[in-house]
Amino acid sequence: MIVRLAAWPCATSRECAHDLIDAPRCPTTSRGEGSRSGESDRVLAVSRPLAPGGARRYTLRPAMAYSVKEIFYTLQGEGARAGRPAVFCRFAGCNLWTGREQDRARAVCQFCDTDFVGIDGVGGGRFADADALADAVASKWPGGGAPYVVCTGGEPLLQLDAAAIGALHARGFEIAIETNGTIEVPPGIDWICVSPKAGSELVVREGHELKLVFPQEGLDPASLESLRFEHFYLQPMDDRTLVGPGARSTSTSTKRAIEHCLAHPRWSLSLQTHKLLGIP
Ligand SMILES: Nc1nc2[nH]cc(C(=O)O)c2c(=O)[nH]1
Ligand code: SF4
Ligand SMILES: [Mg+2]
Repeated sequence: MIVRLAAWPCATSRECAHDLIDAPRCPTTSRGEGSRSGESDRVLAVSRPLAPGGARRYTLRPAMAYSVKEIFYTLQGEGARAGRPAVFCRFAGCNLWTGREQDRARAVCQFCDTDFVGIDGVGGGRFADADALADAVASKWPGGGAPYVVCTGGEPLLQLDAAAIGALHARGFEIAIETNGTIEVPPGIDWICVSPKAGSELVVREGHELKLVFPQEGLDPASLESLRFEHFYLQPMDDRTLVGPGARSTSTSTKRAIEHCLAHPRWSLSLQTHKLLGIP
């Protein structure tokens, strides 16, 4: 096995959450030398802040595991496949926010509604290898139907690699991802949902569905309409700002998304139906 050292360029930045997960790239900036194309180049070392005198120190770790916040079985709540039973595998860590509230105001992405820090959720943990991860996912599927896993996060592409994709396929799963689109998608993913974030570089410019959390200052839906996606969705930002009294009230974001879809029919509305239904 080739041992590579991962030296994240940002290793001295106090804003980066290097201790939150093992990852080939810095989970905050997405920069790093490690690649995860397979067993042979797994990252065995993680850079640490510069030692006194300026020499970079490395800490040896065992072969990289997958850090997963939670694994649960529910209905896909969003987008074109809303209503479909799915195992959700929520990977820990994101490259656009540390996940710490004290960092939110200076993060690239500031409206996150998800706790993706750590491995302490239901079904979460640190899985030593791809088979252990895929076994944990498969254990949630009730049997029958078409096994479907949605890899989300955080940013799943910080960790989801060829080995994990192969292990999930070997167990009969169709694999979907919910990604922020800043990291190239490895081959083999069956359903790609990209949710672009203002202020980040969009590198994934084709896929199955584009799901824009709306509105986002500095990200005009029109600027995305030429990308190669089968579906274009606006999903109202979860601003929890209720307009008017009672359960039938509609948030400002939802009203604006409805108006935008009606005026620009290229876009359809995606609601977070799991939140409306009170399911995970
Ligand atoms: N039911 C359900 N559907 C979802 N679709 C995307 C989700 C996500 O958090 O990425 C999500 C989620 O957390 N729950
Ligand atoms: S919304 Fe997505 S991109 Fe933004 S911080 Fe949360 S997981 Fe990361
Ligand atoms: Mg969610």
